[in-house]
Amino acid sequence: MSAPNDTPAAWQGGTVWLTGLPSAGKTTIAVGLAERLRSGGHRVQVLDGDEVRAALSAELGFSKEDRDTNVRRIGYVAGLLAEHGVTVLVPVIAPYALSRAAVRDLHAARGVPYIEVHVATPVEICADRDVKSLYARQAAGEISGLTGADDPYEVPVDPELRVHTQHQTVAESVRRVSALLTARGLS
Ligand SMILES: Nc1ncnc2c1ncn2[C@@H]1O[C@H](COP(=O)(O)OS(=O)(=O)O)[C@@H](OP(=O)(O)O)[C@H]1O
Ligand SMILES: Nc1ncnc2c1ncn2[C@@H]1O[C@H](COP(=O)(O)OP(=O)(O)O)[C@@H](O)[C@H]1O
Repeated sequence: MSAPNDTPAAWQGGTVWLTGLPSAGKTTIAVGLAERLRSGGHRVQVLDGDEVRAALSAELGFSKEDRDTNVRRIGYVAGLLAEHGVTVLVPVIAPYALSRAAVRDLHAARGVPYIEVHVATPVEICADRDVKSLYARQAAGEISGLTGADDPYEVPVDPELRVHTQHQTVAESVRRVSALLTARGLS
């Protein structure tokens, strides 16, 4: 891959993992941030949970073990891309601390920047937004094992950033993550 002519030859790549409950705002922030970074000349890849599951992890469900495998696979791909100058945005729940730590360690071992953003929207707000009607379906007994409802979410203890979307516009949330990337030399 070569950089566009009017941009620096090699941006520093890195992975930004947006972890949080369903409907927290992970995808919305990733898409807004991707647009902003691309307009600044960065090469950006969004590894969206649903899309990557279909392509890489179609056989996996939502057990602890399957989520762990899913997160580690995505982390591996993100690390490869980031190593080659891509800014990788990962809006994936990643509910378990251990698998998040494994992804962080993998990046550290490769010397690739890694930023964890906790999209810390409270479950009541997420359930109210319910973008994909998952909370309603869980409440109606149609599905079970929904993160934040009847499945665990281990809150990140020490993320690089916590975003409280219930108090912000989408643009504000995107700006906060973007500011962190700038502070870390990634944009
Ligand atoms: N039981 C259950 N729990 C959580 N999420 C569910 C479930 N069933 C389907 N979905 C949909 O799948 C998306 C989550 O996939 P992820 O790959 O991000 O999850 S994980 O990190 O492997 O836990 C998630 O996407 P987001 O809403 O964008 O987070 C859901 O749309
Ligand atoms: N500050 C904010 N940041 C991100 N999303 C927000 C914010 N405020 C409201 N929202 C809304 O919350 C919803 C989040 O949905 P989505 O991004 O698909 O969540 P997730 O990917 O975490 O499941 C969208 O409808 C979005 O417009």
